[in-house]
Amino acid sequence: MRCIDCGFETELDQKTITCPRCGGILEISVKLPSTFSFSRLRGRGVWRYSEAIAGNYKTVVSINEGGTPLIRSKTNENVYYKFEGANPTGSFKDRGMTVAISSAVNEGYKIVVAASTGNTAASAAAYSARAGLKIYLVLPKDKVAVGKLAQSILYGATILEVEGSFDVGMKAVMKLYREMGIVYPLNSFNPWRLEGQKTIAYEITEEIGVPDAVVVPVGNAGNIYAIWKGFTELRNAGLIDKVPRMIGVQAEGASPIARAIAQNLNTPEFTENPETIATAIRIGKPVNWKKALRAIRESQGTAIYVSDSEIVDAQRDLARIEGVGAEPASVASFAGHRKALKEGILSNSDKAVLILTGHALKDPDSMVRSGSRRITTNPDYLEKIILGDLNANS
Ligand SMILES: Cc1ncc(COP(=O)(O)O)c(C=O)c1O
Ligand SMILES: N[C@@H](CCOP(=O)(O)O)C(=O)O
Repeated sequence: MRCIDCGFETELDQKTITCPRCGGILEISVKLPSTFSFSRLRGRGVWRYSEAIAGNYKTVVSINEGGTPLIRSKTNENVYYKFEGANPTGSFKDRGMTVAISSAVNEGYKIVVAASTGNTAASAAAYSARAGLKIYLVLPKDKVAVGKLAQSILYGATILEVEGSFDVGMKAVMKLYREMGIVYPLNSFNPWRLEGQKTIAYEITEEIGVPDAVVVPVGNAGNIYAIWKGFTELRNAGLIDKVPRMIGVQAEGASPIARAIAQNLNTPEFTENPETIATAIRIGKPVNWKKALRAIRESQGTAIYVSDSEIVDAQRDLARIEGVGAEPASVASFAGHRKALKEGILSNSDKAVLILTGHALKDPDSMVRSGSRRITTNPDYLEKIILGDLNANS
């Protein structure tokens, strides 16, 4: 393990989550065993890649996460959607949570905590329930999509709502973890969680080989790094010959990373009051910003932002053209891919995987807002309506 802030190096230890010297963010370096080969792997989902996941897991807390569909686009055969909405709680967080909660259990923790815009909360609550752990969730009051809040309630979490953005809760959770050692943190500053999320790269590689680009919505910025880490491990082991360009997509009102890339800054200018309809990525100070900048720059990728209206259009078009329903933050990858094509960052011949991070059902309000033709009618008039439409269209 190595601290990305002060460079301190320490042996792998599942109790270690932040740097023992400076409290900074740690990364876990993994060298795949020389015997690693896709053809030898058994099972499906995250734990299919257990040889690549750092740490020891006597007990594995799993709800069969991962193994999500890679859907080929109907309109461009070089484009694929990695549909993370098919995970047990409907987002990619489950991949990380199975590893983080398994670590917590193996290390003897009884209490876990997470700050969240909603998906981490839902996932953490489900895995804690399965593991029999007590969970506290710190949520931005009135800013969590109703589907996610309902999930956290269903799984029995204690919900602590705070005024302000997600960043306020994130800071409080980091402080709590540093000052009160008995509480295990489940956010993505926990490097063990990212060991699970990196399996997105392993699954893509196993199914279609290495793409030219992977387009990822960015909020707290752990996932883009985790996916890059997975590809980098495979490249270092000689199993693939390149790492795809990592293209991060943020919402315009919460885009410190995209702006840092555009302005070639080493440190982003953080957003005090992030705002976007994509509540899952309404984050002004991503905790993993250093890791994300590294993944983007080392892969010759980039980061861009999209407006809320581009997100709304993307959600509707993805659903109505491809038949795939994803929540607003999730379709930032679709909107970002469109923009990247328009701006010449990518071309139609680039093989691109767009990560659809969360299911449309997470945010029912956004689906209803997308608008549809709804007619209140007498049941006897159905034929009349259809014939009327046929006449109008002929
Ligand atoms: C649906 C969804 N998409 C994207 C993200 C961004 O992921 P990350 O925080 O790893 O950048 C999140 C959470 O942050 C999310 O819930
Ligand atoms: N969108 C996230 C924000 C927290 O991210 P994390 O990956 O650090 O847990 C959420 O769903 O809460």
